[in-house]
Amino acid sequence: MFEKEKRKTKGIRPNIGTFLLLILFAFIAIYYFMGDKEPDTDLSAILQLVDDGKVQHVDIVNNKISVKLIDTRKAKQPETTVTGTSDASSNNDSLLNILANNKQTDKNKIVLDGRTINKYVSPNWMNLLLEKLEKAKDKYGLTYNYTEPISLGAMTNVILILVMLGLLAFSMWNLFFRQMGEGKNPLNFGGSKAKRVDLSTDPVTFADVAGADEEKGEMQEIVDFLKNPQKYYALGAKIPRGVLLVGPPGTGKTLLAKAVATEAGVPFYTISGSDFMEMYVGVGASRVREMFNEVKKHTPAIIFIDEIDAIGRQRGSGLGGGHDEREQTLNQILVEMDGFSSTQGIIVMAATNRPDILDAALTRPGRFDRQITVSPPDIQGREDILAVHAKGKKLAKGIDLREIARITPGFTGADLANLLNEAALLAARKNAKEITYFDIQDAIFKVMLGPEKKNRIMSEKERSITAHHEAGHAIMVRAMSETERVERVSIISAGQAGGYTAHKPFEDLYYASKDHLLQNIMIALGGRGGEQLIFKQITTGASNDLESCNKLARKMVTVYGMAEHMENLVFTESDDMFMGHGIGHSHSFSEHTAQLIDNNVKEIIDAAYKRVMTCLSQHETALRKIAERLLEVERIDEVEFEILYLENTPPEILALDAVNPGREQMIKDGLLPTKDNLAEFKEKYAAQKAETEKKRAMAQLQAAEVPDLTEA
Ligand SMILES: Nc1ncnc2c1ncn2[C@@H]1O[C@H](COP(=O)(O)OP(=O)(O)OP(=O)(O)O)[C@@H](O)[C@H]1O
Ligand SMILES: [Zn+2]
Repeated sequence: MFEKEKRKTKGIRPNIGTFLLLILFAFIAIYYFMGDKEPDTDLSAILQLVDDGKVQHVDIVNNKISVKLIDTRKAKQPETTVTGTSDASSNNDSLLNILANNKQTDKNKIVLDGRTINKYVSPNWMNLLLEKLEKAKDKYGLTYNYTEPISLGAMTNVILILVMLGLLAFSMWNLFFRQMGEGKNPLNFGGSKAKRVDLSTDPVTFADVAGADEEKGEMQEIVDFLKNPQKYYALGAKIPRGVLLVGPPGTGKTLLAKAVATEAGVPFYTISGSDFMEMYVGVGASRVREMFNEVKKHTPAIIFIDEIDAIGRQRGSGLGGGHDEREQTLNQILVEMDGFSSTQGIIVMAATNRPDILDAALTRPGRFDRQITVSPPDIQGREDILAVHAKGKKLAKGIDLREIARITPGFTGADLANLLNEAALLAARKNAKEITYFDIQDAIFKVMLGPEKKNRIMSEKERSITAHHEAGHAIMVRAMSETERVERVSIISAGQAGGYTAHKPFEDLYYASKDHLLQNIMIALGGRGGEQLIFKQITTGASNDLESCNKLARKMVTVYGMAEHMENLVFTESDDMFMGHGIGHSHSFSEHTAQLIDNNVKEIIDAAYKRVMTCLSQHETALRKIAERLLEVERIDEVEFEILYLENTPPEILALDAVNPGREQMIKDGLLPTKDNLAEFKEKYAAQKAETEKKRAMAQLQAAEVPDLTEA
């Protein structure tokens, strides 16, 4: 079907081409036929008469000439009019005939005297005629009137040329349009693309932006100004014209800007930086102009430019073409921002997640001089955001948003909104009446790793390797980490990975110690360690792990200054050539230093791997049991993992485990067992599990009775 469509669109092109060619031909042909090579005989005769001084007066109107001959006889003869036209065929009255007669009756010149001859003259000969008339005027006192022709021929030419130009423009347009990709309106070429968002129907208030208290505090001032500018002018206060919102995607930058507009009750215009970028040079700048012109009519107002980095990169840098357009656009924005005074009440807000690459001119005073960092929410923030998005969703009783917030560090507002929506979809698919904790848990992983693919085909051997690989990761988390917890271990392939071990810090960490980094390296190596210990061979399945821990080790050496013999030294390796700071210059140190760095990285990895192998052999029984259970049920949760771990690890080995305050807290809260209360805890857990299983089965049974519409 795709092929067909392709052919169909292709067919249009030759059609337009042929059409254009045809027009061109017609054009040439008309010109060709209209261009008489020689004056026709009638015209020659007239010209002769003029030369001979036999003409009294000539009127020329619209290429039609009317020649009045001198009446040399004084005799009063009735006037006859001889009409000759260029296409006059064998007309008896043709001037030629008369002239011929005239020649025959040479002695009797009376025949022509005093007559008026009418004739159309091709525009090609008009100049010659006028020249002759001018000469005769001086020579014989001939008079003539010349009215500029509105010639049909000329008009046709003009029309033809216009049509041609139009067609040419149209076909070029068509070509560009196709390059721009379908779906875009080619007629929307110029003009501002800024959209005015109607916030009255869908207001976003500060209450809708959860967990961003600091950001909201900073925005409050702008709301105040937009609401009550007089107060600020009176005090001579300078209000920022531009506010730069900096933060990763999905942290609510757009939401915040909208909320400011709603709270202040001013119009909100939004445009994305990439909307300015077209393949036509100059369009971006004109869009900027039009946008500001439009908004100036509705002040006070907010303009929100999303992804400003698309245009706001440092000028004169960047790869490839297209930055001329960008520079023009950026310049135009700067000009506009300089142009409106702060009294005009336009505030431009711009969002970016790459403030480092922005042109310094953007952040100069009077432009985007106010910068607000919007960071991913902390645990309290996440809980608040979840509460906002849980509104209108039927959550099962007892679902603790705090707990969900606790296990989703690093999630942005958009992730959390997505998570609750996914959970609702999962529940709906099961025809459940409410969203359960299981749905939410599944949704978390869905958001994190993309949809689970239970049906990926894996051989038994592969499954076993994966199980031991994941068990290896999990054991390393449990035995070595002071900060992380094993949240779930799974051999259900998700995203790219064959399985996954989810581990999360108990608390959000802003700084990591050297020990923590080493622990993370060991966790990453645990997968390969597990394979090595059990199968005495290693697979390619660990390549991601290896990459990440090598990167981390290198960072420890070059960025964090944590290498044994190179402590506190930093070696910058620019790995981002899109930063615009030159290509080809990759590091600023000698080959010898590079070697030293490599050696240090190797040392770190080697030492870590050795510790991993020692630790895993101490925990071999637990490793095997956990892998076994994984092969059975594919997925085990935190509590079950802990039970298996405790059951299968001798006390003297348990004593060697890292102290993990987060886990201690969970034990205190009764969420995790200890070696001492293991039996009792296990019983409780089993009963709990049976209960939820029963509920699940019931729900499924109910679902089975109702035809499943959601699947259809
Ligand atoms: N603090 C928050 N409170 C409530 N919802 C939020 C919050 N942050 C983000 N969201 C949700 O995430 C969605 C996306 O957020 P938004 O578009 O504002 O993010 P952004 O930072 O502008 O992202 P991008 O950089 O990708 O444009 C919002 O529509 C909202 O549903
Ligand atoms: Zn792994």
